[in-house]
Amino acid sequence: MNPTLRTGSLTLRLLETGDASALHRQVNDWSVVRMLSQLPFPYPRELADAWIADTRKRSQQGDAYHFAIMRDDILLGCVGLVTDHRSRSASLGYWLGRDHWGQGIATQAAGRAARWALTTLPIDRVIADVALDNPASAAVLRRLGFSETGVASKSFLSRGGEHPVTQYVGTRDTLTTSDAEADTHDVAHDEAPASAPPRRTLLVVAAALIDEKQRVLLAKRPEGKPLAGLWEFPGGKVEPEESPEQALVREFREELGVELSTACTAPFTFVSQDCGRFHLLMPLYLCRRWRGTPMPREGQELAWVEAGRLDAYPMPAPDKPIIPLLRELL
Ligand SMILES: Nc1nc2c([nH]c(=O)n2[C@H]2C[C@H](O)[C@@H](COP(=O)(O)OP(=O)(O)OP(=O)(O)O)O2)c(=O)[nH]1
Repeated sequence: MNPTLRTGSLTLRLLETGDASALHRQVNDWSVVRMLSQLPFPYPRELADAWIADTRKRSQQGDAYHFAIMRDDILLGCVGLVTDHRSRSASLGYWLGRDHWGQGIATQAAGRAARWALTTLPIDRVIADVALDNPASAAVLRRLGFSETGVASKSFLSRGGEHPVTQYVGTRDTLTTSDAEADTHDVAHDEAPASAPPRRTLLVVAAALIDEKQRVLLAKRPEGKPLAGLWEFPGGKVEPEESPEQALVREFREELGVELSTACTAPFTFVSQDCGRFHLLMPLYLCRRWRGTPMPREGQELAWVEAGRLDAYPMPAPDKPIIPLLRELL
């Protein structure tokens, strides 16, 4: 896998051999290195070459992904994820050259990488730790929706000896889309600002397509959308001039290339839930007849799931009460 991720004016791409001198220039700075546990100071140039070669090997093996944070072809810093397959987690680390601090770059890059990992890698959690005397980095994690899990002690090569770190965890449910990233991904419009009273009701329609083997079609929310990586019933927002049924027909055509007829879609149940920044009202229809084969037209992953296995697919919280109803029906 050779992912390239974009967010705002930044591009995150895997480190390349040619990055060694730029990386060395930025990281061989006491103010940067003292916050990174595994780097010595001074940081010899040869270590940059060896480190990049190692990261390339590990990304081929699917163990770790270390991205260069690039803007206008200039390397600003790095963000990396090291996976632990056994605990289904990835540990997140990031640093920026001193000239690039204070501009929201770390939040944007770390958020993009963490959400990509939760969508793409076989993990359920992203973990991170931050030196106790690094409040700027802790603020980045909190802004992204990470929560504190405890304090531990960790050995820092650059400073010598053990130093206290605060540990954090983020999951698909807690990691929010940062404002900077929302600007570029058109995802902010379904969520009013937290302070805007009264909270608006968001009308979303969805349908459970059921095939002849009694399996239900689920779609994985793609990267860049809120709740990325969670499985949902296909559907989407009802536009102002549409009926819910018209919206359903449009969404299935756009997202899956499937033609539904309103005569074959039966109202089944609905969800009405406070989702924080909006109130979700989601009628769910059942549909056993349609035209065409569902295709992932928006890059989403699709799965036909037997009723008994629906629990194995993490879904947004409002969907959870629907699962027992479907199981009973099927
Ligand atoms: N389609 C769908 N949305 C769900 C489900 N459960 C749930 O909480 N939602 C929420 C997630 C989103 O906040 C909202 C759907 O918005 P969306 O952004 O996916 O809608 P859309 O397809 O119109 O997206 P877009 O074109 O505006 O990007 O409803 C579900 O099972 N299906």
